Amino acid sequence: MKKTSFPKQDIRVLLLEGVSASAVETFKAAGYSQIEFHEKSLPDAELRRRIADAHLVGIRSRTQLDAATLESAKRLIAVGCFCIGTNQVDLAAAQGLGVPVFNAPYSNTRSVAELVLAEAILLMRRIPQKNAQCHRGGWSKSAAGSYEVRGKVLGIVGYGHIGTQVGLLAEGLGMRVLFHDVESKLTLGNAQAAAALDDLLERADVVTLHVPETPQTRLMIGAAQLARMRPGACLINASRGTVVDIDALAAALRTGHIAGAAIDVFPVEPKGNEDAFVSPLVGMDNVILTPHVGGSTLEAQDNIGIEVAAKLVRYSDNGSTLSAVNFPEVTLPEHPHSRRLLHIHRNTPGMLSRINELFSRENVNIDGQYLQTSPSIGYVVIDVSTSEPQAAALKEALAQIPGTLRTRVLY
Ligand SMILES: NC(=O)C1=CN([C@@H]2O[C@H](COP(=O)(O)OP(=O)(O)OC[C@H]3O[C@@H](n4cnc5c(N)ncnc54)[C@H](O)[C@@H]3O)[C@@H](O)[C@H]2O)C=CC1
Ligand SMILES: O=C(O)C(=O)COP(=O)(O)O
Repeated sequence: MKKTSFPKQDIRVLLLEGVSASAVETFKAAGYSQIEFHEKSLPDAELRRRIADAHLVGIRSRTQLDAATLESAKRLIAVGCFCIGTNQVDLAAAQGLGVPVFNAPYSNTRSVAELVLAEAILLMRRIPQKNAQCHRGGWSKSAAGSYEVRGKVLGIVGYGHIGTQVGLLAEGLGMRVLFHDVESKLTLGNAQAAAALDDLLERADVVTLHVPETPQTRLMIGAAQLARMRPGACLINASRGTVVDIDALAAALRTGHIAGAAIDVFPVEPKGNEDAFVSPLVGMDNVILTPHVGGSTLEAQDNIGIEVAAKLVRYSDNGSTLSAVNFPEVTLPEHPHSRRLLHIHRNTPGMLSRINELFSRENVNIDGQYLQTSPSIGYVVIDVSTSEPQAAALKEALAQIPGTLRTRVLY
């Protein structure tokens, strides 16, 4: 790996929300030494203070990086979400600032799928209420209302990475799988696509939600959808708290129309383990409540730590945006004798010719170049044969091109 122009020991890494130690190890192994680690998310004012000097920031699902916070992070190079969801980051604002955002799209899917499957079994057996009764000294040995999952219908809303794994595991237990997705999906195993969400709700014994947080999924399960579910059916939500109208769910659980629920994510979640958890579902025996731990296994966290830290290191060291969620994907092999410049710009006509004119005017040979664009921005990595001082001068000249968002000399 080449020596970077901006010394690695000056790059500040801010890691929040107790990301795995494997992330810290990955940064250290890559030569980064300024690593600030926090066990939990920070209050807004402190977040703005800490992020002001940070070059690389790592968060999980709790930390909100809105446009104002991102704008206050003047040195920010890239953001890593050490999780799947990226709804907590204003991705468009980050893009407009020339900041790529990375995540770990697969590392915790199995953990969520296993938890969901276990919950489906526990709910169908009415174990949450029996467990609560026993803890209170009660004893109600009865088969009433208890069912095997074998032969029952599992309705999966959002048939993506997690939804498909849940479906395959459920089939292994003999469940019949029905799914609903907005995209047309390859069906795995013996799963069947439902005609529509309502169709799934009307047929499933257990409904499990695996959609991302978007304007379309906000409150997609409200009073009307709960009413469509079969009497005595169960609901599992390990996606995002905004997807379910939690008051409507509490009401449906009280009437018994919904027999049980397992909820891992909430519209409002505590910032840290010291803060109180408040929810209309607290105290209901037929509800499994978990503190957003669907993806919290040691295996998943360890893998996520390595995966996301490696993506941040790769971007910082060689400019690769491969698998960024809000950025054109660019990766260029190293040219052994070249210097590398990065240019992030608004996607306007003639930008590449203006960039290349500059190099031809200065009589600098381009050894390699890779441009990718999204509708609003372009990202070009340029390897050139030039001296260190000339590379610095070229960077300044590139920065003057109208529409430039960011420019860096990497090495
Ligand atoms: N509880 C936890 O700890 C965890 C929660 N999650 C949540 O689970 C979500 C899903 O994760 P993945 O399966 O990896 O995502 P994914 O992107 O692979 O799958 C999501 C699926 O939902 C579908 N979808 C989107 N909008 C929809 C709509 N309005 N109606 C129906 N389907 C819709 C998509 O087409 C896609 O197939 C994440 O976005 C995250 O919010 C993820 C990991 C851990
Ligand atoms: O991966 C996700 O999207 C999750 O919801 C897990 O979030 P966490 O890292 O546990 O805060």
